[in-house]
Amino acid sequence: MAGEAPEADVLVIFGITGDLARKMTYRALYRLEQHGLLRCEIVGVAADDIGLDDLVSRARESIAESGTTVDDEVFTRLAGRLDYLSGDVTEHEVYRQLASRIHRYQRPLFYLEMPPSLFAPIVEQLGKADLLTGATVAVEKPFGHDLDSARDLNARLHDVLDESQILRVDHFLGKEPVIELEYLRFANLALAEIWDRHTVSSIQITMAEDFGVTDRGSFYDKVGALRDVVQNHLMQVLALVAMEPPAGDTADELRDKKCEVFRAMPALDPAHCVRGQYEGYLDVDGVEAGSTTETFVAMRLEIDNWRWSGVPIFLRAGKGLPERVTEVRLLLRRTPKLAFLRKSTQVDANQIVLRIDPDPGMRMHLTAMGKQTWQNVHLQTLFAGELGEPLEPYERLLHSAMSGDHSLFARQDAVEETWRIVQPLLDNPPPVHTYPTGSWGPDEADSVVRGHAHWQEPWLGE
Ligand SMILES: NC(=O)C1=CN([C@@H]2O[C@H](COP(=O)(O)OP(=O)(O)OC[C@H]3O[C@@H](n4cnc5c(N)ncnc54)[C@H](OP(=O)(O)O)[C@@H]3O)[C@@H](O)[C@H]2O)C=CC1
Ligand SMILES: O=C1O[C@H](COP(=O)(O)O)[C@@H](O)[C@H](O)[C@H]1O
Repeated sequence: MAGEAPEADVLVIFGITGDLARKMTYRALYRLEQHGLLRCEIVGVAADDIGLDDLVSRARESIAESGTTVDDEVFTRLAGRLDYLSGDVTEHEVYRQLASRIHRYQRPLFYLEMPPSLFAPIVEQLGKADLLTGATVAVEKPFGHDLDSARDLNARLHDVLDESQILRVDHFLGKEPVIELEYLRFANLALAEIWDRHTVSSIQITMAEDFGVTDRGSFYDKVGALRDVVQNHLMQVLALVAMEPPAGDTADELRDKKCEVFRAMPALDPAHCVRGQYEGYLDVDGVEAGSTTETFVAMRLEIDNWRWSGVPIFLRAGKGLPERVTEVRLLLRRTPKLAFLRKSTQVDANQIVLRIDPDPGMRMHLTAMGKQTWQNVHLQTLFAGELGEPLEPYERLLHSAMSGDHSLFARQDAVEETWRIVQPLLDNPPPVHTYPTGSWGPDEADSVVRGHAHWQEPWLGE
């Protein structure tokens, strides 16, 4: 889907001195340079009054800190592309200077990795400075903090930009196994033919993290697990799990199908949700005394359409859990009793698991008769071994944004739909239950799956 929009001829990164840049952006740029995928100048913008040399040193340090061995030749090429502009982005002067630096380019990509309250003001200032003609603007998460604020932000961006100029970044959409979903599902009849309510009895999506909120207490406490990873990342994954095949190869044909899934989903019923908070969360720096922010959430979702009606979707996400693992699991219906056996019997239902993190892969749980007893056996593939090492999410997303491929970015209608779905839980959050760190969340989470297969232990190890 590359090339739907023309390739960017300059990349302007607002927030180049921030935490995300340090952890992800420099490394992604370095890897793009290494793979010969970077072709333009890069202008970083931030408040810090530092010189270009300082910025270049920070870039090098950040890349090394991320565990990459820095190749001097590659880094020198990257450094040669960098420029830096310091100033307060709420003031016009920055944009005047930016205009004079990038006036010779026609197709700038502005990437906003800034405090979200500045997304709209920056775009408005870019508009006033007449910098938006031919431009694309990529904005980081979060896109709003509820349905109303997401609508407001969309409205403000649309005052100066066409939707085709806006890229909403969700790094899960840059993960190889998430992208692979579309291909695996529709290129394999063996999967395509069973991927519906006739064969699937329920779906479980788990995103478990075996660490807490670390030094992000003041950020996380205003957000919680629902806003942090469910409304965005896991909903985007669910759309790819559940959508119909796109009718063509454009970004919008794909995004139409994803959005149809959301439109078929009733808003969450808080009675089908459980919130949890790991023990010790209240002691984290930046967390408010007595905070009821959830670090774990489990819920039941529905997709009320021809393919999925009657198939419950159980989703759980949390920090302070025993493992770091993100997976999608389809639990299939049981076979009829096996009458050809001396004692007719029913066996475990099959399951299909897509592991997103770590070590992405796919696994099918089957049942076999070994030594006169039923045994679970697995058919599985680990993608890295079979398909090679993929691009990293931010590397892929930056490359897609620069090369004009919008298919890996969330569209306005989908973002608003996902806020609509989670809004009742924001309005009427159920009580928060504490859970010990290293457990699978509060015991109450079992009530979410009552009447269906219990929460499955995720696929761990090889
Ligand atoms: N950090 C992370 O792990 C992740 C962050 N994100 C998103 O990325 C975005 C940025 O987050 P993060 O990097 O953590 O934030 P930081 O607070 O670390 O960095 C913010 C950046 O914005 C700049 N900035 C802030 N105010 C101004 C201003 N008035 N004028 C000019 N520059 C300004 C800062 O410049 P200076 O340093 O010079 O003051 C800095 O470069 C957010 O939307 C966040 O949600 C998304 C995923 C993960
Ligand atoms: O956006 C976020 O994602 C990370 C998890 O992403 P991953 O790619 O490392 O699995 C999560 O830890 C963080 O809280 C959230 O803001």
